[in-house]
Amino acid sequence: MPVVDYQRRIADLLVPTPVESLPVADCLGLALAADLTAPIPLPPFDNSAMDGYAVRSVDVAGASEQSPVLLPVPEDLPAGRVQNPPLQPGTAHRIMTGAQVPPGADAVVPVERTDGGVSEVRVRASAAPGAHIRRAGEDVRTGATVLTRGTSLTPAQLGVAAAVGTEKLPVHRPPRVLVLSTGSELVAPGEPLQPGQIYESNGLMLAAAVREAGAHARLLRFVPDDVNAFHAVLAPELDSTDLILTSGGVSAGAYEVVKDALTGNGVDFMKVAMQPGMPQGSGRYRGGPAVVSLPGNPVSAMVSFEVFVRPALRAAAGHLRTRREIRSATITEELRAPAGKRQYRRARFDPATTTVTPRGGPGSHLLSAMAGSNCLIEIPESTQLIPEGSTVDVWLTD
Ligand SMILES: Nc1nc2c(c(=O)[nH]1)N[C@H]1C(S)=C(S)[C@@H](COP(=O)(O)OP(=O)(O)OC[C@H]3O[C@@H](n4cnc5c(N)ncnc54)[C@H](O)[C@@H]3O)O[C@H]1N2
Ligand code: MOO
Repeated sequence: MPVVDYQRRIADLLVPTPVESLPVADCLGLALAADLTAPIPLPPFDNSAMDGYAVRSVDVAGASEQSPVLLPVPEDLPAGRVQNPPLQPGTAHRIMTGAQVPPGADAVVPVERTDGGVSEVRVRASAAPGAHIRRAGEDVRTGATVLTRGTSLTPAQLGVAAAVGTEKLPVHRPPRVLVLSTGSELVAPGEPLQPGQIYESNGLMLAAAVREAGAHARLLRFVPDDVNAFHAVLAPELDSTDLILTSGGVSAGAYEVVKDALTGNGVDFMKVAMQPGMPQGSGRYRGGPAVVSLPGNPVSAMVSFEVFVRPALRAAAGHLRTRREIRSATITEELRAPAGKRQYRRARFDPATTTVTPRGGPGSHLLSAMAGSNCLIEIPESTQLIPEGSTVDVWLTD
């Protein structure tokens, strides 16, 4: 099956998660489910950009260091004072940054351009009409769309939502992913390693990738290599799981608990024209949660996650941006690729020179090379040779 078809298959498996209303403070990184319009302008009122004096510009016209203008100061206007008294001609109100500009004033003179007087002030500079005044609605007008549906909410976006008075936002619930690791050769880091055993790393790595994609991950490591035990582990999890994500046990060998348990229970196994990541499984477990079974080789598992699972998870979670940023780069060495397969090679992209240098070979066990990479070079199915100096597409994964 071509990569694009399998991408669509996985995207179709993961349906959009429900929308819930959450306090703004809890929405970081979540996808906004509806446009947010501003019920008030920002700033909500004309206010001072400086600590200084609110004046009428005509009253300080011609003021300078040599010939200051002396004005009485009847009022102090700290930020937060409401219903500020109007400014009478020929006077100045002492005003703080963020305080409402009083009716009658049309400029603010910064305190540094005065003697800082409290009951009267010597103003040593003129001020153009509007000087140091931040106008109501300058940033956001009432009724304007402040945030659009599908936005992955950033700190500044939470800030603007709060600034227009929003208490709760409608967001998609992050998909709940159950990450399973199986394999009798696997040992927990921290335990002694016998010859023939390896440390479990895929489960932990995929759970981290799920979280990085904005979904919830629950990791069950060392699920027994026995079909009945496998089903028993899944049973209590089904109601609280949107996606079961496994790695390993999908190729042609014997002792493949994942394949044995899932075949006939709604999951199909197939070959995708991709390297790494050829053997894949997917479907719905007994008509319930989606299942994606990734190959066990660590690089195959991570690359398959990037190409198939991450975009589908982000789409299901309501994010408009589901893909990694793709850049064009000049490759610093020749690459060869298998015919008829889309290849993803781990590499380092240098933004300063827009060059990309492969890390490690094509082997899908070369995890440390992947850990040292920051991108994937995407090599189309039709390409078998990429000469040094060619332009390639890279997915920025970091
Ligand atoms: N006769 C064939 N053999 C293989 C084929 C094939 O088509 N015919 N495909 C190869 C390809 S390509 C891949 S990819 C792998 C996929 O293998 P499985 O998904 O069945 O995975 P395993 O055999 O269980 O493991 C592969 C490799 O990964 C290690 N592994 C597995 N789980 C973990 C884990 N949680 N943490 C760390 N490492 C893990 C495992 O020890 C193996 O070394 O099959 C090829 N073979
Ligand atoms: O398809 Mo496998 O992922 O090459 O090692």
